[in-house]
Amino acid sequence: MDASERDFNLKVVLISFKQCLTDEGEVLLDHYIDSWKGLVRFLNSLGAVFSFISKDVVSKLQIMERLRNSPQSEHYTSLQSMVAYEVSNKLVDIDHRSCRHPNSGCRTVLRLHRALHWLQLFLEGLRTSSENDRTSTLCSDAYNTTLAAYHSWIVRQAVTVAFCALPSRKVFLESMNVGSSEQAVEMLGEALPFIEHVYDISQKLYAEHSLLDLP
Ligand SMILES: CCCCCCCC/C=C\CCCCCCCC(=O)N[C@@H](COP(=O)(O)O)[C@H](O)/C=C/CCCCCCCCCCCCC
Repeated sequence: MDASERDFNLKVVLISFKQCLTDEGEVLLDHYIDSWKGLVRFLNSLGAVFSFISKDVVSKLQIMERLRNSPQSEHYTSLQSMVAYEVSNKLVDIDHRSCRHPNSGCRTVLRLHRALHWLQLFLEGLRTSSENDRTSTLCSDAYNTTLAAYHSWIVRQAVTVAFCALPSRKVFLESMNVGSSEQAVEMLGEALPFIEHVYDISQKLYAEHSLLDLP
């Protein structure tokens, strides 16, 4: 195990959502992308059965990194500047019948934003569950309340199969690499408010610009 693997733990990843937010309530995209990269790393450690999920997230992160490295990068420093730029320059498919901007930043972040809601509910479920609760049930309850409505039948089936491969609650909490299951639960209580804050600000911003249903 090298130093980076030893130092990697889910607390670092979850707390990193705190850095996404400025005092003025802006969501910084570089930190947002980095937080997601940490989550993908954790997902990959759970096994190959989740690789179709991490591939999808990675492809969305690549779109965002391309925008951050493009000549328009200054407009992609925060979620707020991205929304202002893409909306005012008609770079998003507000009209549901058109699909002219499948790689817009707004559409791409919307998919991650919905997944952040799943993460929030799943972590809250994990935090408040008891020893004998099943991780797969917690995970699929959170999925059915959030992402499932946006996924095709085939994706929902694949996801359901993948959930069955999740380890037990105890093993899962210990795999976070933050100590005992009790310490992991405590850490979730510390980190969840940062994720909730990022989610709430993004949700409000997208709702104000009618961007919550981008095709
Ligand atoms: C203490 C526990 C911490 C858990 C940390 C887990 C790490 C989580 C990492 C990633 C979470 C999943 C992110 C899923 C993003 C899905 C984005 C999406 O909705 N994509 C669909 C729509 O995209 P477009 O086609 O419109 O471009 C795409 O069709 C779907 C692709 C398949 C993947 C969808 C799977 C979603 C499952 C969420 C549960 C993940 C289970 C992880 C188990 C811990």
